[in-house]
Amino acid sequence: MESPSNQLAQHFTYALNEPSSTYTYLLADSESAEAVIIDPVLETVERDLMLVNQLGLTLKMAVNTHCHADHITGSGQLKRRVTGLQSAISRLSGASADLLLSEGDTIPFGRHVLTVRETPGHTDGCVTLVLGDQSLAFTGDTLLIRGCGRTDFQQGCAKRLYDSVHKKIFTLPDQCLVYPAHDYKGQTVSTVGEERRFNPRLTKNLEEFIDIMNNLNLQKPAKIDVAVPANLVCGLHEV
Ligand SMILES: N[C@@H](CCC(=O)N[C@@H](CSS)C(=O)NCC(=O)O)C(=O)O
Repeated sequence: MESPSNQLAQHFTYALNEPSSTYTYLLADSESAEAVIIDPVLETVERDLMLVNQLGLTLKMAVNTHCHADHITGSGQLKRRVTGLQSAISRLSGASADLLLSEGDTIPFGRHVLTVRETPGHTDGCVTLVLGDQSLAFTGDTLLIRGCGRTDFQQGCAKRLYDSVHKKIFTLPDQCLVYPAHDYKGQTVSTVGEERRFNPRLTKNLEEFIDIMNNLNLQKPAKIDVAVPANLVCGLHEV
């Protein structure tokens, strides 16, 4: 008897969008071919649809882990192209979508399910999506590999992010794979156990963490002024 994650593995893939270093994930049930896409990017919708068609998948849901500030989501364009596709984002994001997600909600696809964990801090509406057997977690911008999302805009709060990671992600099994929404060094996957031990920010105490986050001195994302309004309607903005 295969474990749920083995049955899923045949159709689990991810791909990078170069300018924003965003990872988009495509998950599918190998039996029913029902699929979910996580954090699609407008510029890579054609690429994603080609893969969906090549694999013979039925794309049911486009889930955004939060209202991104650095790129426009592909969920609006996907809805225009795929009959029956629904968009989703957290209720706390303040964005509109077909499905507004809250803590504990589930997103089923075939025999599988993603469970929503609210993980605010980078933004108010950030969520982490955990596969039913807790073998995989899609952490959005909450937990990055050896890093985390910035907390200096969009209702960001270092203390909330610290609490989210420690209470909602570091409580997952050590071997749970961590798939972030971005990586700026080309790293693709980590584990909860690795990040709990080696994440240079989140291994610190709260006070030290807040100090690190207050001194990142990052530039504002280049596309923030167009991306946020578009993402507040999940990519169904006027073009
Ligand atoms: N230069 C990029 C934006 C880079 C950035 O700010 N990344 C965010 C996630 S996207 S809002 C972040 O949280 N980074 C954390 C870090 O430690 O780098 C652009 O112009 O788009």
